[in-house]
Amino acid sequence: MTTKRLTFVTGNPNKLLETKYILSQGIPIEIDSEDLDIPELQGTTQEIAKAKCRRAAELLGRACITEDTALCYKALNGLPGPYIKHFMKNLGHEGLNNLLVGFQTKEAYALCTFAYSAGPGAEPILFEGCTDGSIVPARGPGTFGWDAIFQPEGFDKTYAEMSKEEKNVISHRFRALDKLKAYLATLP
Ligand SMILES: O=c1[nH]c(=O)c2ncn([C@@H]3O[C@H](COP(=O)(O)OP(=O)(O)OP(=O)(O)O)[C@@H](O)[C@H]3O)c2[nH]1
Ligand SMILES: [Mg+2]
Repeated sequence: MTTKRLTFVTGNPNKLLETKYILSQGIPIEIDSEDLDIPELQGTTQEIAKAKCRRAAELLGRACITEDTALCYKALNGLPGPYIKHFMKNLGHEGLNNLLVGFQTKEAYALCTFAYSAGPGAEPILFEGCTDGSIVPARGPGTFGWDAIFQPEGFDKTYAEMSKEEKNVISHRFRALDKLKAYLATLP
C-alpha cells in the first residue's frame, strides 16, 4: 500500500500527537496539520463535527480530517458534551467534579468524533468512538485537558495515569480512529 497523506485541521497539539501515534500503528499514512480558526457551532456532536470539517475543507481547498471531543456526564444527560472545552477552561478539574455533587452517579463517557471531507463541497463523513468511565478527583499529570479526572471503566487508573501505550488502545480517540483507518484503507 502506498503512503497516504492527509491534513488534520486542529489547534490542539495533544490531539495531534495521539492521532499520529495511533494512525502510525495501522496504515501507512503521513499526517500534517493546519491550525485554522474555525468557529464551532452549537448543536449535537454530529452537527458540530460536520460543520467544522465542511469549513476546514473549504478553507484548506483539499481533503482533510477534523476532530471533536465531548465529555458527557450521564447525570447531566450528556452535558457538558461538546462544550467541555469551555467548562474545563472556566471550572478546572475541581469544578468539573463539583458539577456532580448531589448526583448519585459519577458515570461519564468520552466521545470522539472524527470527520473526513474529500474536499470543498464534499459532505463530511463521521467516525465516532466512545469510552465509558467515571469522573474522579484529579490524579496524574495535568498535561492534557480532563485526562486526570476521567477513569475508564474496568481500570483503576485515570487516563492521565496511563502510559500512552495504555491510553491509546482503549481511548475514545483510538476507537474513532480505528473506524477512520478502515475507511481510509478503502480509498484509492
Ligand atoms: O483530557 C483530555 N483527554 C483527551 O483525550 C481529550 N481530547 C480532547 N480534550 C479536550 O476536550 C476539549 C475538546 O474541545 P475540541 O474538540 O473543540 O478541541 P480543541 O478546540 O482543543 O481542538 P480543535 O477543535 O482545534 O481540534 C478541549 O479542551 C481538549 O483539550 C481532551 N482532554
Ligand atoms: Mg475546538
